[in-house]
Amino acid sequence: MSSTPRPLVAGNWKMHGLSASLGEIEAVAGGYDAALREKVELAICPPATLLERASRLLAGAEIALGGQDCHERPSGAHTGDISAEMLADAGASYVIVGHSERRADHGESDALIRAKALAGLRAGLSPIVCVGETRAERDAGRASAIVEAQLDGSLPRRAAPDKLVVAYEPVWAIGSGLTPTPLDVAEMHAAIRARLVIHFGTGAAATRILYGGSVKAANAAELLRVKNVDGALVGGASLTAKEFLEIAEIYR
Ligand SMILES: O=C[C@H](O)COP(=O)(O)O
Repeated sequence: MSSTPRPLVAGNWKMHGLSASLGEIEAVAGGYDAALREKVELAICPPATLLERASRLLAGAEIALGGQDCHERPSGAHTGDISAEMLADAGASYVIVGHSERRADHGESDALIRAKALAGLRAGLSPIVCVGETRAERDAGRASAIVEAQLDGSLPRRAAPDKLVVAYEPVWAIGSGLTPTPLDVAEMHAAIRARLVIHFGTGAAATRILYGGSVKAANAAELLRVKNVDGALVGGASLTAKEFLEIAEIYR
């Protein structure tokens, strides 16, 4: 079976968004018509405080909801943490794990990220596993080796490949306005696909590999039409419905 999944454009709101921002979610839902739905899947990952209300707004719009992180355990004495089961209970179907901001700000290791990805699968969520090199690592010619090591360390060893999403996010491109060239993106995504094949065999074609890092409407076509790029993980440009929809529109 080799049905190709729709590309996925996921918005990661990070630590942005108050009640007033819910209007943007309504506006995305309003612009996501049946023709666009056929071509591209949309997901929005708001802060945890908005999940429940976002879920109600998205019901019926066929836009997926995602969490930005989860704890590896289903419940317990872990003040301030949220489990994958809680995300699913709030209506989520995706969870981002291993974002570079969590790797850097919270010292998350590949092993912990693998545990979080497994927690997501346990709860019925699709984990979006983030990988990416720093500027110094790229300049030293180590970008592929770093990303491959992150994949080897943080991907669940046994998983249905179509339940997994990988997001390649060069750390230096995040929020900077800088992006790799389409050729650099093509090379890295091909390397990631090859690594997925090593892990999951030919079924790895069903794993979507997103590009993330300063994606906006103006550069989306150039970055996302590259081979092995199956969508985008969008930060800043996902905060306004108009820009987010314009990125999705490249698939229409
Ligand atoms: O998760 C999203 C990425 O970190 C990209 O963020 P950005 O689009 O603001 O560069």
